[in-house]
Amino acid sequence: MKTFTHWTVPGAADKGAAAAIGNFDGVHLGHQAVIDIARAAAVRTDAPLGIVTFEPHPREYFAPTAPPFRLMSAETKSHRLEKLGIDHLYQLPFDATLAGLTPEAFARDVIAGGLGLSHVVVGRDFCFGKGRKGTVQDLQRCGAAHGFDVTVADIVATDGKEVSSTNIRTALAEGRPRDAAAMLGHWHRVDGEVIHGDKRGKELGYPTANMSIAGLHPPKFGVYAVKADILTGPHQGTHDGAASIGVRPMFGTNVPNLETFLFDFDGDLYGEHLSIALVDFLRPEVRFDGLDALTEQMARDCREARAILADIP
Ligand SMILES: Cc1cc2nc3c(=O)[nH]c(=O)nc-3n(C[C@H](O)[C@H](O)[C@H](O)COP(=O)(O)O)c2cc1C
Ligand SMILES: Nc1ncnc2c1ncn2[C@@H]1O[C@H](COP(=O)(O)OP(=O)(O)O)[C@@H](O)[C@H]1O
Repeated sequence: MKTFTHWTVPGAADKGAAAAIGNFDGVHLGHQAVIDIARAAAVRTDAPLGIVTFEPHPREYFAPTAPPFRLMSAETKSHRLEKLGIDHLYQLPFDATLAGLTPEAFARDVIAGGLGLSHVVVGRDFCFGKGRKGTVQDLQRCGAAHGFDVTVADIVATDGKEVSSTNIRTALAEGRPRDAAAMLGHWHRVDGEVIHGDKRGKELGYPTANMSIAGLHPPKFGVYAVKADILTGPHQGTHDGAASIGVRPMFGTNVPNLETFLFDFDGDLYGEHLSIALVDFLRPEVRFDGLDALTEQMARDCREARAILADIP
């Protein structure tokens, strides 16, 4: 996958792609449907398959101090898109210039002139240009004027409910990871590097691989049954586990993180990349009356998690 970080693509050879446009936060089933339409157009016309997305996310640009809402980092999103077979990722820098383009200027100078796209695919609710004024009908008019085809994809629903990044965030915030997974088409995952913690886990008999969740939408704080993929280093593989997301009220920290105890594993994971899939929410975080009460509960959590995960491939 070739990544472009500007909206003028220099080489003529890289132009002509059929591309899906959007934020693609979570790369959920609705996004995958849009990408599949772009893929069919790319195959039909022997063009590269592209994704046009914005970085930072426009919401981060307009409200930099708002609480984190992203379902995945830019890096994780790019890995996921690469796995879907995308040829060209146009990661457009969302800045004052881009945000200030009228819908007409965005279509003319970015889609047609800068990126030279032959075909664009968007969801029915797509808005574009300054003040989000441009509708899909405007995009179709611009396409006719500037020489690119436009396909508008229907919104996908699961269980009668619209698939959207917002609905996925709500499911995660309410401790319903299985509902989030139904909309994503895969488990919600937190990816990242294992960092050092307070070195308490080993003492308690439950070493936990700690990961930052800074910049990400926090799922409901509490304990989860998880599938943990070790992606790098000598211990690569998948383990079931029990993970805690939150601020550890027992120990009074205030920076939320994700800590995973991997079952049937012993090894050094510092600096390695893990991908933690949230399968079930077991219980909220608690401030126990002493460490024995905590470790007894952790033993029960692990038993419960093992039983749940045994049925999941
Ligand atoms: C299955 C599991 C359940 C946990 N439950 C709680 C809890 O209810 N309250 C809490 O304060 N911390 C909880 N924790 C977090 C532990 O307190 C934390 O893993 C321990 O302090 C080790 O921290 P360290 O990795 O920074 O050394 C839990 C951790 C795991 C793996
Ligand atoms: N089964 C396991 N699950 C998670 N981490 C493990 C396991 N076995 C060994 N480790 C190692 O132990 C570290 C966690 O130990 P811990 O005492 O909690 O330290 P820290 O506070 O730095 O997280 C992990 O980062 C990993 O390198």
